Amino acid sequence: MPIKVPDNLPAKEVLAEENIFVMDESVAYHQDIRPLRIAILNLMPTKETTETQLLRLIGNTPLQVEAVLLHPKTHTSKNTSSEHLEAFYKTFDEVEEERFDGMIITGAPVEQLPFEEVTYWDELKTIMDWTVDNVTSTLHICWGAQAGLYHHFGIPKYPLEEKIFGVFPHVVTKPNTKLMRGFDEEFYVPQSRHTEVRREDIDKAEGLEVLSESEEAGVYIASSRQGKQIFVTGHAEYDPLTLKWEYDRDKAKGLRIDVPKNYYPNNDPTRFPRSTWRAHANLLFSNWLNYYVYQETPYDLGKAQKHALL
Ligand SMILES: CC(=O)SCCNC(=O)CCNC(=O)[C@H](O)C(C)(C)COP(=O)(O)OP(=O)(O)OC[C@H]1O[C@@H](n2cnc3c(N)ncnc32)[C@H](O)[C@@H]1OP(=O)(O)O
Ligand SMILES: N[C@@H](CCO)C(=O)O
Repeated sequence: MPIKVPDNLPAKEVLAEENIFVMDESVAYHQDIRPLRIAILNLMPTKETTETQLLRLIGNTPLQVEAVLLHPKTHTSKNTSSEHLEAFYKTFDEVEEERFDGMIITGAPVEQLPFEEVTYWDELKTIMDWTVDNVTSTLHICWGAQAGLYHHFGIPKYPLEEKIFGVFPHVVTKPNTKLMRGFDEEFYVPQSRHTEVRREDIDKAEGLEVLSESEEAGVYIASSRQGKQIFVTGHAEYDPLTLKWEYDRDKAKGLRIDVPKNYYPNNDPTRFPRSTWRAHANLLFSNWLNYYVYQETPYDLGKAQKHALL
């Protein structure tokens, strides 16, 4: 949350230089507060796990959040029960007349297919187009980020020779970006992908910039100029044991899979893994909710977002 200070306090300038968010009394006085409406388009097969991971992160701020769970209507889920979806989820046609302060579009294990072969691709394109005018800021994760970069900016994904699998050091490449406020110069993020997007394609695209990357794992976060669309290739939301679960799953299936990097002590999979990314995961989501959603969204959501950033 911003610090509210008297309008002319000298510390304001010093803190602003340090990238601390300071708000004038006069601005604070005029800020109205209401719960934020965040839609989560959950494309993961393991929906209950992902719900818990994302809600844990968006729940860790002083802001009240009303979460609306969505699943694609044009896809029949194999791994999540219809009872669960009926009880807790809506489909896009039920909310398309509504507006949201924020939206999260998750990953999905379909990255090795062309986008056009994904059963719900047409529906997802419709939803992604709708976000432009009806959501203040949309955060896309992993395959969701690849899909958003492809649909909105024509950026392709490329197959990797080896799955990027493990917890990798990342750096901030655009200092003083609000999304990366408070981040250490080097921080860790889980990555678990067979495909990648490339920095050279993002650099060529009008209106996009890379905010963070990793020498080994490539682009981590790209953003449209004012943060209306955020694309995150890694899985900051993963639980401490998610990579272990994926590793054990693939070993049990007899698939060729390396031990996830920088995860087990001494890279020894018989030992208990260590979580080294939790603090930055919380910071990423609270920065997004604060600076890109709460500070930007209109108090009256009914008045649409035609003005909004891109
Ligand atoms: C790159 C990223 O975004 S990473 C994020 C993805 N990560 C994960 O999903 C991790 C957790 N998932 C898993 O471990 C596995 O997918 C499992 C264990 C749940 C299921 O694995 P499998 O039995 O090998 O695959 P399965 O045949 O169930 O397909 C996996 C999913 O892809 C979906 N899928 C497969 N082909 C298509 C297609 N053409 N279009 C749309 N979805 C498809 C399946 O329907 C299923 O999703 P659903 O449960 O929502 O219906
Ligand atoms: N993180 C995913 C990658 C597959 O798209 C998994 O290992 O299941």
